Formats: sequence, structure tokens, C-alpha cells
Amino acid sequence: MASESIEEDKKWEAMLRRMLPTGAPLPDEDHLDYSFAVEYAGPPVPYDVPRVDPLEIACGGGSIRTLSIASSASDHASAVAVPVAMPVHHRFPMFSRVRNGGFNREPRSPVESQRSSSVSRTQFDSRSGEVVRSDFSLEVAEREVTADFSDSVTPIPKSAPLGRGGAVEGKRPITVTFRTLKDSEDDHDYDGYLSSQSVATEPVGSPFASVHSANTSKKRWICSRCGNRNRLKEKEACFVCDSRYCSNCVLKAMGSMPEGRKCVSCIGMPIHESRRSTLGKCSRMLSRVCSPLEIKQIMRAEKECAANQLRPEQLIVNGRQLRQEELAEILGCPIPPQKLKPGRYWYDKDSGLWGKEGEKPDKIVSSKLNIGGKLQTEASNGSTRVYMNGREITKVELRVLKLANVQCPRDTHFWVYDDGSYEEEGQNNIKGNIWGKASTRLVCSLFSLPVPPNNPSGVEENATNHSTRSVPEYLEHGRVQKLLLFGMEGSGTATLFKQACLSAKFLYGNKFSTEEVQDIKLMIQSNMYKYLSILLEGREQFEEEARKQSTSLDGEGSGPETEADENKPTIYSINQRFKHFSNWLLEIMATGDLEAFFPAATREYAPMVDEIWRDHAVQETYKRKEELHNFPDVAKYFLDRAIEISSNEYEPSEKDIIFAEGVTQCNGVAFMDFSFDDRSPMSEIYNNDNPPPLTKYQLICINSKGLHDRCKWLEMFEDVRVVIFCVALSDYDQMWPNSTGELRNKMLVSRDLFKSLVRHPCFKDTPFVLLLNKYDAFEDKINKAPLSTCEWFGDFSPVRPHHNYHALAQQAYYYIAVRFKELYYSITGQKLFVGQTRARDRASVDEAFKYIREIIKWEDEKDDDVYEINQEDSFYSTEMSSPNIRQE
Ligand SMILES: Nc1nc2c(ncn2[C@@H]2O[C@H](COP(=O)(O)OP(=O)(O)OP(=O)(O)O)[C@@H](O)[C@H]2O)c(=O)[nH]1
Repeated sequence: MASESIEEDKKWEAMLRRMLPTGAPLPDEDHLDYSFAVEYAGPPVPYDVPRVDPLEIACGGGSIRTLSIASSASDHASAVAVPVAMPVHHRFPMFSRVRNGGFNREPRSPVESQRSSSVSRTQFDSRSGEVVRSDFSLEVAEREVTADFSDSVTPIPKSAPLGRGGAVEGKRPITVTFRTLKDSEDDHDYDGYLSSQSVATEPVGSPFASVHSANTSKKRWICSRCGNRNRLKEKEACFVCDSRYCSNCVLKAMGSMPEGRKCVSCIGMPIHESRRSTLGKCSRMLSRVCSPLEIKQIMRAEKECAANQLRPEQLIVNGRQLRQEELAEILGCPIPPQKLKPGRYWYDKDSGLWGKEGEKPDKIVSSKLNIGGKLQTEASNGSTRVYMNGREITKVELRVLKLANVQCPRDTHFWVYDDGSYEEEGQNNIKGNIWGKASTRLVCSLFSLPVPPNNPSGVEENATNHSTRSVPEYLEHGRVQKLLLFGMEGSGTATLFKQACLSAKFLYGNKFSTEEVQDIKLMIQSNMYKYLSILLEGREQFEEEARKQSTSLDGEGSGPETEADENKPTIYSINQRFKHFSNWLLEIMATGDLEAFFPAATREYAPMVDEIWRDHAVQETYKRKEELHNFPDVAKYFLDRAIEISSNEYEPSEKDIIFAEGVTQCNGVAFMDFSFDDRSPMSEIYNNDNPPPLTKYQLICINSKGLHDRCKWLEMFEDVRVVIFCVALSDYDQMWPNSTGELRNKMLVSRDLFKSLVRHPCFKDTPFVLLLNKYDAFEDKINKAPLSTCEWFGDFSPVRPHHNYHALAQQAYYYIAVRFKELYYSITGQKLFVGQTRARDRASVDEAFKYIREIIKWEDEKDDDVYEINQEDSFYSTEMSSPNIRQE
């Protein structure tokens, strides 16, 4: 080895001596310079010396032009021209970061990378892209190349050395072979140094972008770098070009992510708008490949870097496109519009009301901002002939104004200020404050109309804080996700709602107030008399039947013939002492005026209620409770404690509240706010000093009694994130009167209600969650009454005979879930999320809400691969992985 190297050195020395002028000293080892810059001064050589023309670098413009199409003439028989990328074209900056932060390197800290990226940005000041390539279509890529580089003509042989860093830094050209879709799919080991940056430079919505998305959507599970096709392996997508990378490649392809999740070659480019809502939200995959600190910095950079912000041309306010300084004003004001997306908006600078063009107000932002054009009368497409600050208001607003007792006959022109005070135009006389009353604020919230913050001085306080914070950080707060809970009467929606309210885990400053607890107490006491009256009425009926039966057994006639027969005791005959009370109670029930007597008389009659309940005849009647219409099984729970419940000191326990009927019935709608701690499942990335903002939710419960004019109501809820529809599994053998009094199977009635909601235009793009409730009652029942009792489930045939009713119930449950899924799919083409609950069981309800929260998160991150795989594979597939909630 040593002698070989000596020989080698000697050859080099001899060569150098030939090249240097005679007598010139040889440079020592450290100063040897093998570059082309060493001037040749030796004798003429008998072969062609390779020539490289000097590069022209235009001052300030940073333009080094160089892309060429590798000619195949020299050494390729192939007729296909091989495009070759060289740095640098005026349109694309040179990215030193590619070398530093790009491929084949260990990930650096985001701080380090941010430094390097800012150097690149300031040096080259334009959109990125040193290499043009495509991973989806040769044709498209070539078109792009021709358009941009038609005058770049340095032919480079295909055999030129392939080096990634070289191309970027202009020292050595890179040969990039364009691949067709087929190529890339077939070959998993290809270099993968491809970029869709040309796509990303296209304006959003351009045909080019859609070609790209159509192509990528077909193969989103394929890693754009290594070609890994494992569908179960999560992929991270570039926010600009949507290229997907597996966990092995993501850092190599995205470098240290100074602008968040973008391929290195997409850095500096605007994100695709569909990704805006996911900015700053870490994915599971990223949380595995980066350290917590890195994730924090990457997510922050992703949300806050300049390239990822909205551009002024994307916003039109009051009919006019914003200017840069106007965008800065709106984003930097104390109360900016949250989660602003590109689009057309109206803004009322006097009241601060803000909405989408042609729609009702959506937000209240800082007033007096000088942005956009003049507010138009038809800005919100109102048709009420009532005008607020020149804008014709919408019907919903008018309804709320009326509820707030604001006199607003037709052709009224109001002037409303940002504190809610209002006056009629031209009268100079403040008439009141629109949002002054708590009830108005509540109604606004219910109708999804914005209200100003409670404490205007608080606004100022916060405003200072907010304005010093970055906009995205501010926007994270105040986000309320509305969940609409719906169900047929008796399906358990109220119980679900109450469980959610009572679940300390979910509570968001909203406990039952003393007055509410008092109302619940009165409701429970009244209910006791209702249950007793149902029993007493049933008892009378059973007694009569029993007499008839015994008479027919005794003799000929069809009914009691003598007075003795009429008074003949049966097991349903009540103690004479209670007869008078029983008649009186039934009379009151018949008048429907129960509330007039009870619970005022509760204490007085409590001993009587207790005795009657324990009476033998009443207990016999209770044994036949299934035959009593509208007799809930919770009746026993309360009647057993009649004396305790009737006392002055009685305070309903949580369980009592859960079991109490009618608590949410007052106006058919109830709602409560709560929040989830969204730290899971990557809680390790947050420390206690910097907890993430809690996501706020509002659960709105509508029971079927409040749905008489449901179509009108529903329009108020078009902005809900999820519709939760509750069906009682145990309803499959129940009958229910429809509007004409005709009895129908209750499951079918539920199904029809479900259908009408799914078809309702205001829920067109809203995901639905079906909660199949009362699983416990279903298990008890399934062995006694076949599922086919309901004609919709006529073809249910368990795969094998089941002695184990748990297994049978489970099969039946899956079957029902699939029937609903099929139905939903046939209407919407979408997948229905299905969960199972036992609403009386807190844990089950907690699980259901976790599941719903996951759905919302996954809807937000719809591009997540695992999620999509399921959608593509089968609409029956397991879509969620919530541990304790069963679903198919
Ligand atoms: N066995 C069982 N009973 C339940 C379940 N969920 C609710 N219930 C009971 O079913 C009855 C009706 O439930 P509610 O929640 O009142 O039903 P709702 O009709 O939607 O609500 P309201 O009419 O407002 O009371 C009540 O007696 C509940 O206690 C459940 O999962 N299992």
C-alpha cells in the first residue's frame, strides 16, 4: 500500500512539473489547488480541454441562468431529452440550505436552520427552486421546463456526476431524470430528489394545481422520496406541493423546517389554502421524529413565518381588495377576525361587526379600522328592510333584536356603536344597549351571532396583550367548536347532555346554579306524581280486565253483572283508604294541570305517595310496567325514595339529576360550554409553564319536543362542527305515534328523523356522529324480542346461534350501525361515525365525547394518510381508535 501511494505521488509531481513554468516551485501539500483556476502554462496538449464559460452574475438581480436540457445525442440512443437542472434562474433563488439543511444530514435544530434560511431569503429575495422536477407527469414537467428555461442551453452529458449539493451551489451540475408516475411507482429505490415546486408556484386553484392534487390524491400513501408504499405508515405532507414523506424521509426532504412542513424546495412559497387550518398543529408522525423542543419551534415557525401568512390580495373587504398596510392593520388590531381565511367579507367599522359577504355577522372585531371599501346595504344579503349602520340586517339578527325588545318596524335605520349602544339614525338619542342583557347575549350565542366581550375594559386590557402577541397565537384562543346533540324523545339525549354537564372533567365554568338545582328538584318531585298516576291508571285498567276475566271464568256473561261482581277484589284492587286520593290524582292528570298542584302539595302527600307505591295492587301493576305507555324505568328509583325526595331538605344528587326526566325540556334547547385539554396524545411536548390553549366546545342539545318548527331552528346551527344524533338501540321493538296518531316502529321514526337531518342543506358539509345509546337495555332485550321485530332489520341473521346474549347484542349492534352507515353513505357519499353509549354511565359518555373530539381533530387534519386510507378502503372500516368506545 505504501509503495503504491509513493508511486502515485510521484506521478502527480511529474504532472505538475510539466504544467508549471520551468523553475517554478512546487506548492506544498496544503496549498495545492486542484481547481480549474490554476492557470495552465505547459506545452500544448494533443486533446480537447474541457471549457466552462464564465458565469454572468447580474448585480443585484442574482441571476445565474442555467438550466439545460441534457442532449442525448452524445451518448444516448434514447430520443427523450433529459432535462438537467443547474443553478440558478432569476425566478428561483439558490438554496444553500439544501446542502446544509436538506439531504443526507442529521436534522439540525430549528434555530440553526432558521438562521440559514433567513440568509437565503435575504440573499436571493425571490421564490425558491433550483431544481425542476416532477414526480407525477413527464409531460407536465417538460412543459414547465420549456416555459421557464427555454434559453438555457448548456449541454451537459448525462454522465455528468450526480451530486445534490453541487447543483445547488453552482459548482457541479445535477442530472435530474424526470419520472413518470409509473416509473416512480415501480421503482422504490430511486433517488427521490424530485420537487413539485413548479406546482406550488402556481396560483391556488389553477388547473395545474388541480392536476397535481388529483395525481397525488391517488397515491398519497406513497412516499415521494423513497417510494415507500406502505399504506399503514403515516406520511407527512408538504404544505405547498403536497408531496408526502414517510418518517424515514421527512427530515431529509424537509430539512429543519424553518417555515414548517414544506419540502426544502418549497420554502418561501405560500402554503396551499386547504392547509391553513392545520398550521401549527403537530401530527403524530412529526411528534415521533422530532424532539419536543424542535416541534415547538417548528410549529411556531410554521404559524408565524411571513411566507405562511395570508396575502392582502386574498382578502376582499366591502368589495375591495386589501392593501398590505390594511392587512397589517386588521391582523395587528386588538381584536382581529379569528382564523381568517381568504375570501370576501363585509366589515362595519362603527359596530365592529364582521361577516362573510352575503351572510349574517360572524364576529365582532376591533372597530374603526380603515380597511376595504364602504359597507354596502346588501353586504349581508338581508331582506328585512331594517338597517344597521347602513346594512340591511338578516332575519336572524332581526329576531334577536326583537327578543332584546328593540323596536324595529320596517324601514328603521339604526346606528349601532361598538359598545352595543344604539340610536335611530338622525335622532341623537341613545335608546339602549343591544347586548346589555344577559338573555340577549345568550340568545345571540344560541343563534350563532357574535357578541362583544363582557367587559369592555377587559377588552382593552387583553387588547394590549393581544397586540403584543403574534396574531396566530392570539387566534388560537377563543375558538369554540359547536356540537349539536339531537335525538328522538326518550332516546337519551337529555341524559347524555346532563352527563356531559356533570362530568367534572368536561366542565368549563358551567355548573348548575342554585336556581337550576331548585328547578331540577321541583321537576323530580312533580315527576313522582306523574309516575304514580300512570301506575294508578294502569291499575284501574288491569283491575277491570281481571274482573272481566274472572267473571268469564265463573260463568257465561262477558262482564260483571251484579254489584257484587263489580266490587269483587282482584290482585289489582287498591286499599280503600287510597281510593279517594287516587281518583283525585287521576282527575288532575286528566286536566293536564299537574303543575298547579304539585310540587306545592308535595310534602303534604308524601306519606300517601309512599304508602300507595308500596301497596300490593300497585306493585302488581308495576310488574306489568312494559304495558304502561310512557312509564320510564327510572320511576322506581324515585318512588322508592318518595319521603326523602318530598322533604324540604332534599338536594338532588348527580345520579338523581342524570335520572331526572325533563330537565332540559323547558324550551327544547339547552346548551353548555366546556373544554378539553388538548395536550394528549403528545402531552410530553408541553411543559406546565406553557400549556396549550384549551379548545372550547359548546354542546347544544335539542330534544324532539323542541323540534316542532325544527327547520327554522336548524338554520341557526349551520356552523356546528359535528351533529351528534342519538338513537336508543332498545327502540327497535317500540311503537311510537306519528303526527296523525298512527303507531309506527320507533326505530323507523328515528331513522326518518335522522334522514331528514342528514338531508338538511345547512348540514351539507357537517360530519355526523351516530350514538347508539341504551346499549345496556338493548342487551337485556335482544334475547327476548328478535331484532327483526323492526322491519328495517328484517334480514338480520346472526352467523351462529347465540346462547350468549352479550355476543348476540354485539352482532346486532354492528348490524344496526352498518344499516345506518349505508343509509348515510347513500345520501352523502360520506362516512358516518358510529359510537355506542350507555348514557347513564358517566365513563361511557366521557368516551363518546373523546371520540367526538378526535373526529373534529381528524376533520381538521383531513389529509392525514391513515385516515384517508380508511376512507378509500372501505366505508365500514375502523375509522377511530378510541379505546373503549365500540364501533365497527
Ligand atoms: N337503560 C338506559 N336508560 C337510559 C339510557 N340513557 C337514557 N336512559 C333513560 O331513558 C329515559 C329517557 O332518557 P332522556 O335522556 O330523558 O331522553 P330524552 O327524551 O332524549 O330527553 P328528555 O325528553 O329531555 O328527558 C330516561 O329515563 C333515562 O334515564 C341508557 O343508556 N340506558
